[in-house]
Formats: sequence, C-alpha cells, structure tokens
Amino acid sequence: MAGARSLWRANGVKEEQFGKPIIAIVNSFTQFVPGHVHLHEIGQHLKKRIAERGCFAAEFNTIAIDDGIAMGHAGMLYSLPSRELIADSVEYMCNAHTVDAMICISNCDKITPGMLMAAMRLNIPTIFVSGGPMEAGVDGEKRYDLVDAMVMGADREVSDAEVDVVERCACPTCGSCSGMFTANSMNSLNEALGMALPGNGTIVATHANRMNLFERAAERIVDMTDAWYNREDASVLPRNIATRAAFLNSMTLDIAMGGSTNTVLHLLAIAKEAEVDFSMADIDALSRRIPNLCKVAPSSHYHMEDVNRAGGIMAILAELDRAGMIDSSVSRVEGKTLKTILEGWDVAAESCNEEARKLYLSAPAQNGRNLVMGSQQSMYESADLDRADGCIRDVEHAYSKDGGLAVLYGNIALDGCIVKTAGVDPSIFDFQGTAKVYSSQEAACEAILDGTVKAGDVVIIRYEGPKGGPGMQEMLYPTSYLKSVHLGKECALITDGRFSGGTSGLSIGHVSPEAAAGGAIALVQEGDAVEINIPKRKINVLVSDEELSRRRTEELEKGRDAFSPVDRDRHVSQALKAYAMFAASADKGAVRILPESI
Ligand SMILES: CC(C)(O)[C@@H](O)C(=O)O
Ligand SMILES: [Mg+2]
Repeated sequence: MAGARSLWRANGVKEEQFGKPIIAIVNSFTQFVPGHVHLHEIGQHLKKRIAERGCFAAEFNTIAIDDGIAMGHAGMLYSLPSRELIADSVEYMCNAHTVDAMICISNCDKITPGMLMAAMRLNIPTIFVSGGPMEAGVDGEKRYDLVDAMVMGADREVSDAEVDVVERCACPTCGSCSGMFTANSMNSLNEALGMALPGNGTIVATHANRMNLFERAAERIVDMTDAWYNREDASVLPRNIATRAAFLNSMTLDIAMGGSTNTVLHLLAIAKEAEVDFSMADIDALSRRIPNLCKVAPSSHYHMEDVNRAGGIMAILAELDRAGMIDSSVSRVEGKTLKTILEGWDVAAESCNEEARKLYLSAPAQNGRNLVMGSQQSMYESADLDRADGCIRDVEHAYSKDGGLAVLYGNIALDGCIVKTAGVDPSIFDFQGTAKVYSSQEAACEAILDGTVKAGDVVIIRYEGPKGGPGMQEMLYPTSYLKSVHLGKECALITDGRFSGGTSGLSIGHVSPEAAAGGAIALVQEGDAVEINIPKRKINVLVSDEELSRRRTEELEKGRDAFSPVDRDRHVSQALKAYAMFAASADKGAVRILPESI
C-alpha cells in the first residue's frame, strides 16, 4: 500500500505515527447554526492534543441543520432525514479511509443522533463531546430562550417593542438553545448512555470548563484506542457501552427530565443500529414507573445552566440510582462503571471529587453576545443542592410520581404515540374534544391564527409523518400558536409529525402508523369526538370499529391516491422522495427500512 502511505504522508502523518491508530475528529462546525458556530478551531486544537499523545488525527465535517431556522417553511422537511445523511457520511468517511477511532463533536438536534447511529454501525472506539448549551437570555431579572421569542412573537397581546427586546436577548451566545430542547436532551441522554463524559449535557458553551471537557475527551480517546488495539479491551467499544441496560438508563434519564419527545425517535434509531432490543414497549413500561425529577424550560423557568448548578446529569442519575431505578453496573467511555463515576461526580455525595464540584459551578457570564467557546470563567457562588425544592429533586420530592413522557395507544395510534406529560397541565390529562382536521402544518397554523380553532377542539395534523411529509416536520409553530392565542389549556393537538423540545401543552406526536402508511389517523373526520386520557394511556377517535373500517374501504377505493393528502400543494425534491420511499413510522424511529431483497 505504498500509494496510500504516500498520500497519508502528504496528509501530514509522521514516520512514528504509522502503525498507530488513525483517529477521526468528526466535527459539525457550521456558521449556519449557533450551536455549532464556535466549533471551527476546536477540531484542530484537539488534533494537536492527540498528536502530543503520539497519534495522528484527521478532521472532517458533517452537515448540521438549524431546526429553529428551518422551522415554519419547507426547509423543515429536510431536518430529520439529515440524521440519516449524517450517519451515512460518517460511515462513508471512516470506512473509506479505514479510520480506527472517532471523537465526535456534535451539538444540535440531528447531529448527536446521526453521529451516534454511525458510532453504533462502525463499532470503533468513539467518544462524544458536544458544543454545549447556550446561555439563557437575560433581561433584568427575567430569563428568556428561543421558544419565548416564538410564542411572544405571535401573541397579539405582546407589543412589537416587547417582542423586539426578547428577540434580541433570547439567544445571546453560541451553543444549543438553552432549554431542555432536543439538542440538550440528546446531549444529556448521551451522558447517561455512557458515550460522553460528565458535564457534556450541561456546561454552557462559553465556559472554560467546556474547553477542558474537549481536552479530556481527546486524552480519553487515545487511551480508548490503546485499550482496544493494544490490550483487546472490548469494553470501550460503542456496542459494549450502549447495551440494552444503557439504553434503558438513557431513556430513564429522559423520562425523569421530561426531555424532548424527539429523543424517543432517536434512541429507537440508535438502538436499531446497535442491534439492541429496545422498543416503544420499553419506553411505555419505564414511563409508568420513573418519576419526574427535573423540569427545565419549556416545562419550567429553569435552563440548562441551572441543571448544571444542581449537579447536572450525574446528579439526576445518582438520585435515580439511590432509588434503584437505573442499572449502574454498565460501563462507560471512561472505562469505568457508572457506579464508580457516580461516586466521584455526584455533587450530593461526600465522595464527590473537587474537579466535579468546580465543574458544576460553571456559570453563564450573562455578558451579552458571545460566540467564542470557552471564553469566560464565571462561577456560581454555591451549588443548588436543594433536592426538595430546587432544580433537581430526589425521588421523595419528585415533581410527579409519573415521568415526563408517556406512550399512548388507541384506535388512531395502534403502534403508539408520544406526549411530553411534563409540559401538560394536569387539568387536561383527561380531555375530550372535537376534531378539526388538517393535512399540513401550514393549514393548521392558519386555522389557529385566524380563529377557526376554538376551545374544546382537537387539532389533527396528518400526512406530516416520515413518509407523508416527508421528513416528519417538527411543529413548534402550531403548538406555540395555540399558546399565543391563549388556547394552550383548552385544545389538544395530535399529529403523525413530531415536535420541538420547545413544545409543551397537550401536544401528541409520532402517531404510528402514520397516515401515509395507512394509519387510522387518516380516517378521522372533521367533527369526530376524540378522547385522550394520559393516566390511562389512551387515545381514541370515538367512532365504532365498523365505521372506521367503512371509512378505510372508502379510502382504499381511491387506488393510487389512497392515504395521501387531497388538498395539499407541496413540492417534494428527489432527495426527500428517496428518504420517503424507505422511511418507517415513528415507532420504529423513522429509520429507513430497506426491502429484504436488497
Ligand atoms: C429549535 C429547537 C427548539 O431546538 C428545536 O429544534 C427542538 O427540537 O428542540
Ligand atoms: Mg428540533
């Protein structure tokens, strides 16, 4: 292979680096996404650190889509499919160049899951480190985030001048938007899965300790390659870290935090790549026994920086561990069990180490616009260790005994659907209303804003699933608009599409099978009564089985046009059609399923 070696020399490989593992720095830097805007130089910085340890590292980039910018127009069709594109491109680059290990620099919504899917597929030593959360926006005593800007922007009772103030302050720094939105949910889950170091989900992007985290991850990946390639220690491989027990831990954390509903989709997809048996039935079972220990925006006034001050993800895992709700014998990227890591990193434990105590005091600078990673060193004066009334609660003082997510089943969701109960007012846990049916997000938004949707309605948005959209749009606008018109507690919304982590209210998504795959959500008619009962995990359109099957026969008589929207004019590109052709419904993670013959 003299040719390849010659080219590696031209890439900068030194004589002494031949024969040693090649480590890919899989970066997701882009200037289109504030969560990634600060990642330009970090890749090269890590390359130097890895070289100091004797290995050759080479950087490549993945794409990254900003859901908040893509939202509300046709751009959102591309967001979820970009996850598969990211996974594929990492596989292409790594396999084409026979990469031995990866350090994955992710952050926003689809990048962490896309890279995790690739890590499970490739099963080479891999460590993740995310770009970190954005600081919350500050206006006097008030804290704002992106979702506040969206909701207030459409609220007729909020003046343009007020909206302008919030728009300018809601997203002050680099990093992933500051609430428990999808990016932060995934980066927190990744910490619980064992693929990222403590602090990954919660240290703000601007803090010097975020830079330290990157450096520690670079050190660790060199040790991980040594463990696997020189000592045959397989415990550092992704599939030996992300085991079924680890997936259950990760989902448990999500339920305890009331994370974004997108995590369900992504964990199912990642588990499929890892060939781990993990399904909606597991999520359903967990949601019935895991309490809600932490509420973050949009479900409370707390932001990720407050979770960090309370001890971050390790503190929540430790509370869950004390109650016997997770399996802490799983191994992690540190090469240690979760139990061992919790001993050193749980701020509520006496055994907590000094490094951890300092890390969890990392604070936002609250100094206005700052796009530079690791550029400030503000520290909280004290930690939030109030487990009865603080940001993180112990099991005894849980926000609710039931977790923050629930899987509902019924005649319009035979394979299930998802609701973030942490964001639903308990007064509407049991809700019955009248269906108003729309075949696109746009049509539903119009109806909400022009007053067609009234108190007591159940807004059904169908043909927005993985196949039907295609791309399973994230619909923060209709759910935010319901709040803007003050119907947040008076209406429900049901869709085969999905939501942003910023969504709260009685918003039920991921209805499976989706309308375009023949799901009964396609058979709901305007004026039908719909019942939703969260404690009983039920969702039904109140028409008889005979009537539903009569409607199904009528739909099928349309032949080629059956189970497709009649009144929608939407341009779908070739690229999206290719995804739609293979996309499974949300209960399978919206992954592409190839025909068995291929
Ligand atoms: C733009 C948001 C809030 O990040 C959204 O994309 C999410 O999924 O949470
Ligand atoms: Mg999103």
